[in-house]
Amino acid sequence: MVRGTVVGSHVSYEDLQQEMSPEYKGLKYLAVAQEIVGDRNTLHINFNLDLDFSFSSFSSAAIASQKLFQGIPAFPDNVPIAPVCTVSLFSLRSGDEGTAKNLLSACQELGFFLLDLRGDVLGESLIDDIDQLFDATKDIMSLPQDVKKKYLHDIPRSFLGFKPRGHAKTETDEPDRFEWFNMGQDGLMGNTPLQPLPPLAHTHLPLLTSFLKHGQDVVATICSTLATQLGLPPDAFTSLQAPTKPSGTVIRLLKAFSSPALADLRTSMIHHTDFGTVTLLANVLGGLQILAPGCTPADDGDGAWLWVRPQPGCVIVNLGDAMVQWTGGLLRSAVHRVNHAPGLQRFEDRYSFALLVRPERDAPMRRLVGEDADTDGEDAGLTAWEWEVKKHRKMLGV
Ligand SMILES: O=C(O)CCC(=O)C(=O)O
Ligand SMILES: [Fe+2]
Repeated sequence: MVRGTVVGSHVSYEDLQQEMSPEYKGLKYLAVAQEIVGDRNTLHINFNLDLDFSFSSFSSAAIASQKLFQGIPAFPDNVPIAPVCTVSLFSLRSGDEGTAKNLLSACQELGFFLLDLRGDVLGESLIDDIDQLFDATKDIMSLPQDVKKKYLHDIPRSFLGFKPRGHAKTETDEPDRFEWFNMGQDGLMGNTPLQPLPPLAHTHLPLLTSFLKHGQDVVATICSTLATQLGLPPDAFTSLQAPTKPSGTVIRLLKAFSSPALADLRTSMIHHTDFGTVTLLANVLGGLQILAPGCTPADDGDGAWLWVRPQPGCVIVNLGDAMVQWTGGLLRSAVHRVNHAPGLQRFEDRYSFALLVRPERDAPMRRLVGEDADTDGEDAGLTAWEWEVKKHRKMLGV
């Protein structure tokens, strides 16, 4: 599989060479690509039908990701859009200082940003996982209700497993309009026995683990950059969320139901903040909204709830409350919700999935920066797990 960055019909040799590093395999295809175009400086790939066919054994992940956006109703142009900035993973991983500063501002001001994965070895691997996981998410979330209900979550003992539609309420006290399936990192990483999963999910375990590992590497990049920007040791956050330590970290598959009737033109998932450290979210249809800074959830006027426009090749990243707590409020976790999809997109069921990274179960929740380092707020004495249970119960109203 070629993991080159494809922009229009051009692939630069440098991009391919980087993507072909042995660590991410595919080295053998470099020779194939060179033979085809015979040019070490720029690879010209015309994606006409013939070439598409001959390249089909190593089609680019970036293109496949664009494909996810084809054949769906367009995101409308007449809805208020959140001012979410785009941060390049490649620049971040190259240690670019300007990008690191932009990341910090995004995490201080909105708490949300788009992470452009294209052109980066790790990012392209994640795009590849995401493309495949989209299909897997649709398949798993389309299993019959009686199958999914065999894996019901067991709150507050465990938040893993299936949450049926209507289990929680929206802000109008009506039943929610989404389902989720939470799969714990601990089972996938072998920290604990694997949770019960439908046989279909078992067939996707290598894919889920790949997404988890690549996603965790991306989250580690974000966290170490933020720590450095805040004057902390680079591992200040990552040392409290090692993927090999027990935690509440989950991969969450989501299905928000289509909204064909006027009565359905309402929220699917109630407003909330995520309570972990960092969330990576992959979606194609709109529906996600961020509450504008300074507004309250009940504000319904223009400009209070801002839509996030999904972009090919990017994941939506948001910080959770643990980062706010650890930094004494220097960083921001924004209130967000899933509304009905906008425009004609509302006629489609909306699938999304996320990696929600949480601190290790026993991590302290006291702040790591600031003067009152040991005595900050009523939550400072809690472990991450105690803190999480409290937040989860509040969100689901159980
Ligand atoms: O599906 C989405 O767009 C967002 C889901 C979300 O906010 C969550 O699961 O916490
Ligand atoms: Fe969320």
